Amino acid sequence: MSNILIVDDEIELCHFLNYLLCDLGHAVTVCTSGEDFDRAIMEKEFELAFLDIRLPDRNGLDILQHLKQRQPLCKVVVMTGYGTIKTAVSAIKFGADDFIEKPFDNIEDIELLTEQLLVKGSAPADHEALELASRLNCFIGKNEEMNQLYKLAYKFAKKNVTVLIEGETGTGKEVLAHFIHHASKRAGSPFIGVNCGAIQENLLESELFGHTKGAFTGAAKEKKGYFEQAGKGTLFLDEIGEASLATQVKLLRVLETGEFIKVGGETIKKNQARLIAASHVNLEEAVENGTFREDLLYRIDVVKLTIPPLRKRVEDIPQLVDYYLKQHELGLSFTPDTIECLCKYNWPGNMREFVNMIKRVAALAEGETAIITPHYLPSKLMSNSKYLASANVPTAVHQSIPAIEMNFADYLREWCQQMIDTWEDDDVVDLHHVLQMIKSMEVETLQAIIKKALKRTVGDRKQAAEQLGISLRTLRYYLNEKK
Ligand SMILES: Nc1ncnc2c1ncn2[C@@H]1O[C@H](COP(=O)(O)OP(=O)(O)OP(=O)(O)O)[C@@H](O)[C@H]1O
Repeated sequence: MSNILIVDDEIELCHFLNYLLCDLGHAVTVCTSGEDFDRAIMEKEFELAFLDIRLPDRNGLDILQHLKQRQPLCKVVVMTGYGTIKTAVSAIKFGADDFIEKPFDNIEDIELLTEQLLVKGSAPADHEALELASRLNCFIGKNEEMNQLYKLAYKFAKKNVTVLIEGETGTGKEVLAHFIHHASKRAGSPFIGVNCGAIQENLLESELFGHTKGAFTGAAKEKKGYFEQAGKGTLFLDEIGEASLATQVKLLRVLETGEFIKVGGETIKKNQARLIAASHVNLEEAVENGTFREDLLYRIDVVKLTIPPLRKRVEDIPQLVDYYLKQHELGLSFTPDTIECLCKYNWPGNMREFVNMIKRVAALAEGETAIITPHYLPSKLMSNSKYLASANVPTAVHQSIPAIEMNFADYLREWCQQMIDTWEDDDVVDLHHVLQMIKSMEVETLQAIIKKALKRTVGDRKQAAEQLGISLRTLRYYLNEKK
């Protein structure tokens, strides 16, 4: 038998929970106001509490904090309605173990949650979240913020709410969106990802909502849009901050009405997909700057999850290296000084840059060594390190010095000289090596030209892509910003 506290001003609900929990053999104390609550926690120690977030005489979050301070071992489940779902996020951040939505539609869920919290000491969601992440090859590590983030995401995945994911480029927003999809009841339905910045304005409406046959010149047959393709699954709107204002209006309309019409069509279709939006720019700032609609932000920011950048979780880097090497069966081992270089670097491209770095290192070391020393790292990772000056650099590393670190013209000169040396060498030429040089020159040249364009446009990727006559997606691809 455990002592359970119920705090809610809805008498009917209190009666119902009281009956249910007493029936399970527990001793229940019911409080219908903040005042009752103050008295109850002075008189008794509780193992579990069900708290309503909205009480007439007291803020539910204050009650939660007060309870956690006085009785830190007491597990807490907050009870929310749709209008208070944002408060549920704060409640979990303030230490609530889980939340349930009112009205309750599954009594068994409450019984199960009660048992899990009282017997096992943690909400079922917590260990299930970590298990699912591991099944999906999604690295979380030991960082507390990342752990909380994934546990929180798991708890909200099952609810039918829109999620907004923020985080710097490459932090893993799409990876997290996949995780939410798999943790949700929609896992058996499609997951459709759309890069909002990459949709061409004139194709926008038909891309999103589809079109009927003959709706416009070139519409030879009927086509499903992203909303319809997602069906009862998840529609992931990546880089929503880059959507044009016209796109934003169209998205807002679907979110407000839950309906859309195909271009050229007449039938109103219901949107059944769950929306997850992601942005690498802070959307509140974008609203202030006038580039993002406030009403759209209000609609998508029901549950906001912010992924910390890799530089804020360097304690996880050694484990991340091991994880990645094992996962890809690379059979390499990084020396402690190499790991030190990785921990000192600030990783502006976050997880994506990290993965690319390991792939590059593995390619360089192939056939040469299984022990990775700092010399195998890109020079930018060693810029503050004693290793850069060392003369004892393996051949493969020398030949791949990236252009970013030097003037591009110097890079070209060095590349030509190396190619001439190879040509004039009397030995048999290693053709594989020559091909590698050509490929690396192609990549470095494309990146150098794009970076020059980005300088001209002061970092505006869309404008740079237009100037270069390529799509934004292609530009990002060349910059290694997308898989
Ligand atoms: N938690 C993770 N576990 C394992 N790999 C990850 C994780 N997060 C990110 N990655 C790696 O980083 C790459 C980039 O991740 P993702 O595309 O999700 O980033 P993003 O934040 O959506 O990027 P962008 O801002 O450019 O849209 C992935 O392809 C994957 O290789």
